[in-house]
Amino acid sequence: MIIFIFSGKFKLNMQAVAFAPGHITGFFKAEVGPKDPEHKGSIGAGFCIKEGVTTKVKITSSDRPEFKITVSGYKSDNTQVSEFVVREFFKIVKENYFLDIEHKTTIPVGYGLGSSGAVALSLAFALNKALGTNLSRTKIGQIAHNAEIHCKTGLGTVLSSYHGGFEIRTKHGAPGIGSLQKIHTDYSAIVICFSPISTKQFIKSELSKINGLGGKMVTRLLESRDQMEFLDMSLEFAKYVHVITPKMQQVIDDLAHHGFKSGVAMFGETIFTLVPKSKESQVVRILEKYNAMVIKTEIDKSGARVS
Ligand SMILES: Nc1ncnc2c1ncn2[C@@H]1O[C@H](COP(=O)(O)OP(=O)(O)O)[C@@H](O)[C@H]1O
Ligand SMILES: CC(C)(COP(=O)(O)O)[C@@H](O)C(=O)O
Repeated sequence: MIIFIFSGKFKLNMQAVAFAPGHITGFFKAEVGPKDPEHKGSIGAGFCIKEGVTTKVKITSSDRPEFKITVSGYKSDNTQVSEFVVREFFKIVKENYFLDIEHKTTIPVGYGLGSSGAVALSLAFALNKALGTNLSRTKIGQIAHNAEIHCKTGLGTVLSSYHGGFEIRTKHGAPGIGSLQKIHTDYSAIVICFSPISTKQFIKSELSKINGLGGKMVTRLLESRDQMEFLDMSLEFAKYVHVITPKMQQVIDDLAHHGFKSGVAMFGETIFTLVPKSKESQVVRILEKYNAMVIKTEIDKSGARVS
């Protein structure tokens, strides 16, 4: 049963659930020059996965703006991205509510699978529905994008997770400003995660050193639109940004020995491959012997949505 409360100009729904897919970036070029967060972002290429973050929001009245965030599934060291989104919605509604927020995540945090972007987007969609703020999809996407930019946890992830699919990001910025082209795909993604890398640390210290190659790769991929070439480029990009550890190299060589190309997820000690369904179990068997998390998933083609 849905209970509605009429409060001021907003029609509260009390409770809402939204999902946003995780996302893997194979290579990118950061665009952090513009002053306003909506115009910051990245171009690059990657794809959304069916694993991601589901966020449930329950609203009750309160005498001051309050919230509680609980996380189930893979845990996070902090909730700053969610807090940013909550603050933005409190500015819009003005009345006082207690927000009970629950993030359920099926992607590990910090491995380049876009958990921060998926947290921000799923929460923004759920809050908009539950609070009845009736924002446009674009505006919801922009709040989530700004959260990522503010917290330095991502640049182009929200734009990609918002749209879904396998994408080439051709213009940087938040949803409504940035743009992308989708490539049709039937591949499954198999991912192996060793250790996390903080996107914030990378953006703060390394970004200025790595901005030459990603833009050229976008141009090349727009011509070929070939997902196997995308994997080659991702590997080339990872070498260029010096993120390949000996463990990762071992997996890359092992997969290559069996005839599979691989890419590196920005930013994590994470290798992924794209294979037809018929090859999934062979690849999983190859990766199982490593003492690491293996995720077998498909491409999410729909993007962020209210459930
Ligand atoms: N389940 C979650 N609940 C709350 N915040 C989360 C969750 N998952 C990720 N985050 C936010 O995202 C940050 C990690 O972002 P980042 O280093 O970019 O990792 P990833 O590569 O997984 O996106 C965390 O420090 C936290 O602020
Ligand atoms: C690569 C990254 C800057 C971070 O991605 P993640 O670590 O998954 O949050 C991404 O947002 C992008 O712009 O492509």
